Amino acid sequence: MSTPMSAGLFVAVDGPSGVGKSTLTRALTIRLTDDGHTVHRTAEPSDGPIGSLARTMTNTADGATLACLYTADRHHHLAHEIEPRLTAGAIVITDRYIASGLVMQRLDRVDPAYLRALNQPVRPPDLLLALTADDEVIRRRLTRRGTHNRYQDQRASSQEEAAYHREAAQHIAGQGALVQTIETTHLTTDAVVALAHKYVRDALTARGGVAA
Ligand SMILES: Nc1ncnc2c1ncn2[C@@H]1O[C@H](COP(=O)(O)OP(=O)(O)OP(=O)(O)O)[C@@H](O)[C@H]1O
Ligand SMILES: Cc1cn([C@H]2C[C@H](O)[C@@H](COP(=O)(O)O)O2)c(=O)[nH]c1=O
Repeated sequence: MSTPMSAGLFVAVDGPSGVGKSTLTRALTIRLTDDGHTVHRTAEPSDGPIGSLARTMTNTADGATLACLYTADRHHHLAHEIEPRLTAGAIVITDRYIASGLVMQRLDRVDPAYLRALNQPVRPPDLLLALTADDEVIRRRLTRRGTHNRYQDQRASSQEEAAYHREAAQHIAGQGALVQTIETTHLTTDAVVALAHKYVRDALTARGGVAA
């Protein structure tokens, strides 16, 4: 096995609620760790004080309040958890990041320009793995797993959420992130993980490091 590169790689996994973000994030962490990389798996809302507050308030607060809380959590998460790991050379994988901030509070009818402005100073990921799936497939996955939050409980259709995610991915690509879309409708979880694993290895190689 070759030596993993020393510079960190920041990977965000995002997409509509129930598409498979947490499943991929967990499995990808194991694959990359098995390759010999140091991998830090995290999520937003974070486990920090602002993230805990945001999670507690998600079902009760209005969109503007949540937009500010989630962005504050993102800044705190970056400064206290993500950046230190990247500086130490780890691969950091976060389940939800800027794209969720641009999409979820837009579903709460917060002005998208305001959401983009709020998130403008936030460091984009190096690689965004943007998961997609047909509406009906997402509905089945959510029904099988069970819903976690009001966005899923009140969800008439994920088509609006999916469209906002496509726009968010374009915006984040414009900020300099490499965006790889994984259309998961007809893929098993193993196939999704294999593709994501390839994209991370490609990103490591492109940065001049060595994919283990
Ligand atoms: N490629 C896939 N094929 C079939 N089922 C899948 C696939 N990926 C995930 N699932 C299943 O779909 C359900 C939702 O997955 P998961 O919890 O990872 O979604 P999520 O995007 O993290 O959801 P949330 O937005 O609520 O955090 C789970 O039961 C999971 O096992
Ligand atoms: C980052 C972020 C998250 N949210 C919301 C969306 C969900 O209700 C929860 C996360 O739930 P999960 O099942 O643990 O993925 O947080 C949000 O509204 N805005 C955001 O920016």
